[in-house]
Amino acid sequence: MLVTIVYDSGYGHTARVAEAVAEGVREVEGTEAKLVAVADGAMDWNALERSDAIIFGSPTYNGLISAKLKQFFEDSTKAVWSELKWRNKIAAGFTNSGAQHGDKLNSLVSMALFAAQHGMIWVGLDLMPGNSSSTGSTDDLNRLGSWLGVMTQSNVDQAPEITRATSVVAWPRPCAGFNPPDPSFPTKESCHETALPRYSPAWR
Ligand SMILES: Cc1cc2nc3c(=O)[nH]c(=O)nc-3n(C[C@H](O)[C@H](O)[C@H](O)COP(=O)(O)O)c2cc1C
Repeated sequence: MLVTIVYDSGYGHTARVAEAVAEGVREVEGTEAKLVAVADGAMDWNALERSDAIIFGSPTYNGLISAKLKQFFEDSTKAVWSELKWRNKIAAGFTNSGAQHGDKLNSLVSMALFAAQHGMIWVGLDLMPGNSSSTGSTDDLNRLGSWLGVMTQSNVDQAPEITRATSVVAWPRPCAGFNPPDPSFPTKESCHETALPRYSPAWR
């Protein structure tokens, strides 16, 4: 199985989500994950055609997918669409933004519509909503309560490196004990409540 993750990330945060999605894909035995950043320009169309599934990812900018992903959808896939070369491939999507809500749904809807127009089969999340009861927490899986695709949030004043450190390490309370297994994690001084992980290593 080949799963290609086609994403954009202006400032690196969504790229971290893309990497986490790839990690999740690779955990499935016999499945290869290929990460493709649309900004890199060169697109391996053969690999996309060979893919069993294509997962789209974008930051939400102004309540929309990024211009670069839109440009890829609009300009680059015309030839693929005209022959419905991606028909019956599995499709899914993720989006990251600064606000908890941030109008992320609009980005996922755009991706799902694009997939539908290509005859692809869109797959949403089979997760219960997190952080939606009196016992819930901001560490819960699917804490933003999305089903159409993965929604994630990253603080606008923090670098993607923090996102990385908190995404791949399963820390329920990263700042309480401050015992970072990842040396790239920031200093204790910069480890405060706003650095709580908004990403989970288990988005599947
Ligand atoms: C031009 C622009 C528009 C943005 N619009 C939104 C928005 O509509 N909703 C939101 O929650 N965050 C918005 N943000 C914040 C980004 O979604 C957030 O910083 C995100 O992590 C950026 O991802 P990236 O590092 O992959 O580019 C916007 C940021 C920029 C630069």
